[in-house]
Amino acid sequence: MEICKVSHLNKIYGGKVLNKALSDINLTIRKGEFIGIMGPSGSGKTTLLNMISTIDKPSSGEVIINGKDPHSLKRSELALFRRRALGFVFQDFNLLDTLTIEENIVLPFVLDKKRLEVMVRNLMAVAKQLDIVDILKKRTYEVSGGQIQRAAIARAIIHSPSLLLADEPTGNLDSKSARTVMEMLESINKTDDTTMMLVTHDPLAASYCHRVVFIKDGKLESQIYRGHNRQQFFQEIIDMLSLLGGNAHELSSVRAK
Ligand SMILES: Nc1ncnc2c1ncn2[C@@H]1O[C@H](COP(=O)(O)OP(=O)(O)OP(=O)(O)O)[C@@H](O)[C@H]1O
Repeated sequence: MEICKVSHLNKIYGGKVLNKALSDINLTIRKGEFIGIMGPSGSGKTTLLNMISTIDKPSSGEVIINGKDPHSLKRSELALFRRRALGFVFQDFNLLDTLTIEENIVLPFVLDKKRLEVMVRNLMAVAKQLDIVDILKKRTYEVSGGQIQRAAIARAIIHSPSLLLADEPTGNLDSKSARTVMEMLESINKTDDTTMMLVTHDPLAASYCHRVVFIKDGKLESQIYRGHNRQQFFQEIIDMLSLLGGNAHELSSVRAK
């Protein structure tokens, strides 16, 4: 089953000089797939994510999520669609520091006026899944970056979204926390069959995906699939990035474990 289908997608940014950020992108994401998007800086990764997450509109082409074109929805319908069908995880976490961790996590349910017992049941389930039960009453400034990101993931999955979108979720984490976050995303993908799309510069993070799609100059350049061996996939990702240019110099000290 297809969760997301992108067809002939183009994005041109206006201004003094027109900038074609995406050029005829075609991409299908199937139910339960964990897909990574990589490419050199400025290649169009965030632009693609923004078109799929409906943060921005395509210049032409189509995005279909769950059989619907979210870009054709009215503003009020779109807000509801985003809140129910999508989950977001960002590099800088985006949790509110005036709320406790648990208040942050249930926020989508509060906005949706869900019943208290549903909130509590789902809260405890995701908190256990992400190993953050002990910090639920704390605020963001009392816990570590890795814990905050796990709380952000809990918030992003509490409503069982059709598609979880993650933009550099390990970008602000040390390598140990990054690994834990990726292992948890992998586990959520496996146990809940949650469809995920990850935009990242980090080959280690990308090695947890089933498939990595590479973008260069706004075009889909190639894609590689993971076999059974994640370390081997990690090496293949590095080789592909070296071939594409851009990131190779950052990778000399990176090793998969
Ligand atoms: N709001 C905007 N207005 C004009 N040009 C933009 C805008 N956002 C992005 N661009 C341009 O579109 C192109 C693609 O940018 P995008 O941010 O999607 O790349 P990226 O692959 O995510 O880069 P990075 O890895 O550095 O985050 C770049 O040339 C960028 O300068």
